[in-house]
Amino acid sequence: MKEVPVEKAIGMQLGHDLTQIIPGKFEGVAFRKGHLIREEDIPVLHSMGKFHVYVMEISNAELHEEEAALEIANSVRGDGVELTPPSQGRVNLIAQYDGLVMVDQQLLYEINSVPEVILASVQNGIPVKKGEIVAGTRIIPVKIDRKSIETVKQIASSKPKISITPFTSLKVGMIVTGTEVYKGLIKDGFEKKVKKKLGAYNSQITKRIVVPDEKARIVSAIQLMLNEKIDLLILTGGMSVDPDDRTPGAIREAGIDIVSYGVPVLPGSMFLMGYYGELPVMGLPGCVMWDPVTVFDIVLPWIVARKRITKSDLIKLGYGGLLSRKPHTEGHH
Ligand SMILES: Nc1nc2c(c(=O)[nH]1)N[C@H]1C(S)=C(S)[C@@H](COP(=O)(O)OP(=O)(O)OC[C@H]3O[C@@H](n4cnc5c(N)ncnc54)[C@H](O)[C@@H]3O)O[C@H]1N2
Ligand code: MOO
Repeated sequence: MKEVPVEKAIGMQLGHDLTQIIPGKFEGVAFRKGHLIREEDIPVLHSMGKFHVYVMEISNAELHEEEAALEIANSVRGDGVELTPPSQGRVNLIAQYDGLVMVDQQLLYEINSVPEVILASVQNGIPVKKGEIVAGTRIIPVKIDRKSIETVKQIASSKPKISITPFTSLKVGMIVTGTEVYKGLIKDGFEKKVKKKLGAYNSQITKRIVVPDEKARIVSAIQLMLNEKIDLLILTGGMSVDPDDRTPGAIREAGIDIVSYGVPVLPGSMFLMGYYGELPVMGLPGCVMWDPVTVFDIVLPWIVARKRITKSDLIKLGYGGLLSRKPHTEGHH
C-alpha cells in the first residue's frame, strides 16, 4: 500500500474502508476498501478531512474486484440476461423478460472450482420474471490474478451460458377420461385446475372432449385433437394401475412417441410425456387435480418456452423432485 494525495488517487483503489461521521446524521463506511476513486469523490473526501489516502497497488497481472466480477458475469451471460453495475464487488445477472431460465450445472461447478471466484444462480429450468436476479457473482478478495479470470472465461467459452428462453402462449386441447365423469356421476375437477395454471402463462384450453375409460374412444379423441390447431395436448385421468386406466395405452396406440411414462417427481410420478411430431402430449395423473404443486407445474413452463423435453431432462427432475414434505394424507387415493 502506498500513501498518495487524494487528487492523485483518481483511478486507484482504496486500500482500506473510510468511515464518515456526520454528527446526528450518518456514521458508517463512506468508501469501501477496494473502491475505485473517481473525480467526484475528491470533494467528499476533502469534506471528510481526508487529503491523503492509502491506495492499493494493482499490477498488470491483477484485476480489481469490480472488473473481475464484470468479466465473470460477461463470460456466462447468454440471451435475455443483462448485468447490473458492480456494487460492493458484486455483479448481478438480471432477466430481461419473463421466461424459462437455463443454467448449466457443470458450468457453475467448474467456475466455482476456480479459487476465490464465486457464481451463484437459481435452479435450472424455473420460470422467472423480468427484472429478477437469476445469478450473482463476485471474487472473495479485493483483487485477483488475471489468470484466474482467464480460466473462468476459458471454462465459460465451451459451455451453455445462463440464458432466458421467452414464454409464448399456448392453445391447449384437453381430453378428460373417466366413465364416471362422462356419465355425469361426478363433475370434472381437472378443467378448472388446468385452466388456472395455463392462465398464469397466458394460455388457454381451446378444445375439450370428455370420453369414458374405453381405449378406442380415447384413441379417436386423440386423432380428432391432432387435426386441431393446438400447441399442447393434455389427457387427464386413467394414468395408473386400475383395470379401468386406459390412457397410456391409448396414447401409445394413437402413435404418440412416448418420452417417458413415469417421472421421478412426487406428487406426479404417473405423469406421461410424449410428442406427436412437434406437438407435446401430456398425460396428467389424478394428483394434478388435488395437490397444489405437482410435476405439471415443473414441466408446463418448459412447454410454454417451447423447449423440447428429453428423457434425460425428466430423469434429472428426481434431484429436488420431492415437492411436498408433508406426510401423505389418506383419503384421495
Ligand atoms: N396401487 C396403486 N394405486 C395408485 C397408484 C399406483 O401406482 N398403484 N398411483 C397413485 C397415483 S400416483 C395417482 S396420481 C392416482 C392415479 O390417478 P389416475 O390418473 O389413474 O386417476 P383415476 O384412477 O382415473 O382416478 C382417480 C380418482 O380421481 C377421480 N377422477 C379422475 N378424473 C377425474 C376428473 N376429471 N374429475 C374429477 N375426478 C376425477 C376418479 O373418479 C378417481 O376417484 O392413483 C394412485 N393410486
Ligand atoms: O402420479 Mo401420482 O400423481 O404421484 O399422486
